[in-house]
Amino acid sequence: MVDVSVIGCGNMGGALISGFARDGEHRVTAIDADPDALEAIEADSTETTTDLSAAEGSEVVVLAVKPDVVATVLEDLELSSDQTIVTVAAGVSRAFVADRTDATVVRVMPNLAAETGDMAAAVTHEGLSEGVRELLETVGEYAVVDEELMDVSTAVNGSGPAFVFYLIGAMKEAGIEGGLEPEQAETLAAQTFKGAAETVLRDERSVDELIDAVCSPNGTTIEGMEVLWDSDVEGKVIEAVQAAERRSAEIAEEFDDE
Ligand SMILES: NC(=O)C1=CN([C@@H]2O[C@H](COP(=O)(O)OP(=O)(O)OC[C@H]3O[C@@H](n4cnc5c(N)ncnc54)[C@H](O)[C@@H]3O)[C@@H](O)[C@H]2O)C=CC1
Ligand SMILES: O=C(O)[C@@H]1CCC=N1
Repeated sequence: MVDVSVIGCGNMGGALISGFARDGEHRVTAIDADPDALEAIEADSTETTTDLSAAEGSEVVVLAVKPDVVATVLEDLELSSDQTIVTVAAGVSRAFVADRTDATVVRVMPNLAAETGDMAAAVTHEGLSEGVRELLETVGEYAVVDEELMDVSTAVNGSGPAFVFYLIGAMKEAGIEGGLEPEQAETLAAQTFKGAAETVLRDERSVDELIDAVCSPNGTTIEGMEVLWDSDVEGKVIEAVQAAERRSAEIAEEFDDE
């Protein structure tokens, strides 16, 4: 059991709170300046409050406000050295947070799939405590990385769900154009992404070998793969990830104290 407070219960903080509630093991205090945000996650929280000082008793404090609000919240937050702050703000360095608190700081790049226990997260070596590991394990999988890899991680697994939603949307659209009902097309497209992702995670074959396994000689899949291989879809996906990575680095420069 971890006693955790989450400050900022919007899209990301709310998803983490729902994820932490999944096994019913943790004590979760939800803190937000907006009572509507608190109402939305009340059922998954042990306690909800607008009072920042409620975080002062928690072993782990997750700071899930927008990057430009981080400094203001830290100014009003009195934490001690035996507490750990998890900062999830894109582009905000560990040092920026550590300069403004007595707590140990660990930087995590989470994603929205925390809500279903399927989060992919990157976490810095520095500041990673047992309590934080336990929380991350409750909501998905994580990779421990050097902080210099946080910009690329922000793009791949932080922003990544949006890129995947876009691709699911394209597959759904093709289904609708072929005559499926929108709801059928969405289920078939989304479940196909879910199943394909599970296969990549669990099967020992490489991505290319798995593509081969779907392509029957002279069959249907190879016709579609030829279209993809002849296009620049792979290049565009890489460009999208790199654009998000660049923006993360730009935000980091804005928050550079030195
Ligand atoms: N949305 C996403 O998929 C991801 C977001 N992040 C990071 O998570 C952080 C939050 O992003 P979102 O959840 O998307 O934003 P959001 O706008 O949905 O939520 C932010 C919440 O913070 C609250 N808040 C603002 N000022 C506050 C204050 N002074 N005290 C207490 N609460 C306050 C707001 O009322 C709001 O509920 C950002 O720093 C972002 O970089 C990281 C990974 C993924
Ligand atoms: O778009 C953003 O800035 C945040 C960080 C990663 C995902 N959403």
